[in-house]
Amino acid sequence: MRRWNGWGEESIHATIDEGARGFLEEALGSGTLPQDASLAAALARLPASRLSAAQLHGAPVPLSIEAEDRLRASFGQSLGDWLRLRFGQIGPVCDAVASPDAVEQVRPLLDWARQQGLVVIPVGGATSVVGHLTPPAGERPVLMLSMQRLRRLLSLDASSQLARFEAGVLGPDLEAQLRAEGWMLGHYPQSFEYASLGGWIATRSSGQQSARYGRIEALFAGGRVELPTSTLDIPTLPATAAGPDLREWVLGSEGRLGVITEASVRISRVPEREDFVAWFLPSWERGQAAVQALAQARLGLSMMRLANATETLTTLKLAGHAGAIAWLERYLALRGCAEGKVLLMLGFTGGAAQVRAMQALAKPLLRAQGGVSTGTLLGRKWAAKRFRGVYLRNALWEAGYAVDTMETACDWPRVTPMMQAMEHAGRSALAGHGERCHAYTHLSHVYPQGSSVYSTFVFRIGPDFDGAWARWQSLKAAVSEAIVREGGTISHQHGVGKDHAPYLGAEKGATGLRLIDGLIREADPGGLLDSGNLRPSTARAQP
Ligand SMILES: Cc1cc2nc3c(=O)[nH]c(=O)nc-3n(C[C@H](O)[C@H](O)[C@H](O)COP(=O)(O)OP(=O)(O)OC[C@H]3O[C@@H](n4cnc5c(N)ncnc54)[C@H](O)[C@@H]3O)c2cc1C
Repeated sequence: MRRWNGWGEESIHATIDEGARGFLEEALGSGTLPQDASLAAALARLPASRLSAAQLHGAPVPLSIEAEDRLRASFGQSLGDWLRLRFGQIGPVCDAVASPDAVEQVRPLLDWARQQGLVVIPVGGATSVVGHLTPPAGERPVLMLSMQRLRRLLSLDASSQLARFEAGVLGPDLEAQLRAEGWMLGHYPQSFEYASLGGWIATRSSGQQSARYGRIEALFAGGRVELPTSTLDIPTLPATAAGPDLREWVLGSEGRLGVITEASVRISRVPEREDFVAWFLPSWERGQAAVQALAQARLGLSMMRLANATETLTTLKLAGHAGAIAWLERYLALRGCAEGKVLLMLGFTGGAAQVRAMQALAKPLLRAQGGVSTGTLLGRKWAAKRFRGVYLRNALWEAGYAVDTMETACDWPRVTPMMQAMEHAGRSALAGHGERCHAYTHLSHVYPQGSSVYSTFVFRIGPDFDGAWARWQSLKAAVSEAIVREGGTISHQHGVGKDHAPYLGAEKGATGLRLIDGLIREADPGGLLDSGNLRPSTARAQP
């Protein structure tokens, strides 16, 4: 069973040992776990559904108004979502949940919802971290359209390397259905275990190995989108010069233009060999020079993930195994990677000869920056636990600490100033509350032109909701403002949702926002999908 107020399966528990706890206490002070609300208490706070009995009976697809279904569909995984659930300060929830089990049911459902004056929000895996699933406040009842039952592989064209899926399929299920036929997609966001194909497309997701397989915009080949009043079919073509690409309108549309019901994706053969290798470099500057050189040499690595010195230290401290880590650090110090060292995880994927050649070409570039390889052991451990690290969020909460992440991308000259500005903004925001903030950063998607910059902020939750909420809001605002000031995008991979919507204009400009608004108005003249994601919710006249 999936946790209702945290990450992942209830049966999977992450722990932090005494050493890690001491490290956090030294950095932040001792954490105190606030009293979690029980599920029963949270459910008791839900307002009644505003849908009438006549509406419930008249819907073309069965609707659930069960409190737990409504609760689970109305929350993602942002820290704001966690705070509301953990403290039992539930706030807005949807009025009903529809879970169609055939894509053909989506069209009549939307037509019916439009006639009833509802707001509809599509839900994939509910892993959003930017407030996508919070229902808008207002008079109109909100229906969550859950895609969870729409998960079939519809067709596989081996000669074109294309597979078509119902868009609600979750990462592991999608990969399993492809692997059964000897194929794979290779899209592995850290939320892979719960995120859906439609959600990836709607939020412009990026996977850990996007350097090889491409971000979702490169993988999404075409599909079907049910707009509020019509259907958009986008054919699969290897390339086209026929005007603007309609796929680009759907990518990042965050449920505002329509419901993606089917998607064709570009698939690959399962590679012969895959090695993840950990290197250490003496300093941030040399680590950044190494990843920049690797990206610009276009060697075709599947992954480059460079942690700064604080993230490297934190990773080593939270890993447990203090004896083995002490031995590793002595060895690294002898080889020139002492205090200030940074960890670089590299992915080499492909044919055996290709992997060998990439490694041979990468080695001199890494050595030129003082890089020290520790072989494949750490890389194998990372690969085995690549989707387990997220559970640490639960363990940190239980130790009394909240975790939030903020991410952007920018051109190379801005990368280091961006990292410094984001971390500084987080620390200053918490200092305003008399608290410390443990901030650290990695570059996880490295391009010849620049990089994503992904910062993590750990701080004490505090004893009550108001205080914790104020800490989070200050942090979010300060770091978002720093991102905008330093010339980064408000999101490289998490999307805009409601949390980042105020900062979208800095990137798109007034003309860009007008074009986006015009597109939304054209697709959705009656505001059926007026969730407030991407662009503020507007109380539009009903047809
Ligand atoms: C621990 C953690 C790690 C993460 N790591 C990554 C990462 O590495 N890379 C990354 O890119 N993201 C990451 N994310 C963010 C999140 O997983 C992605 O944004 C993901 O793409 C959301 O997919 P979902 O199916 O969960 O969508 P949901 O959360 O259900 O919905 C997100 C938005 O998409 C819309 N939507 C969903 N399905 C459809 C559909 N079929 N049609 C139209 N609109 C739809 C929703 O209306 C909503 O606006 C992470 C999140 C968490 C919690």
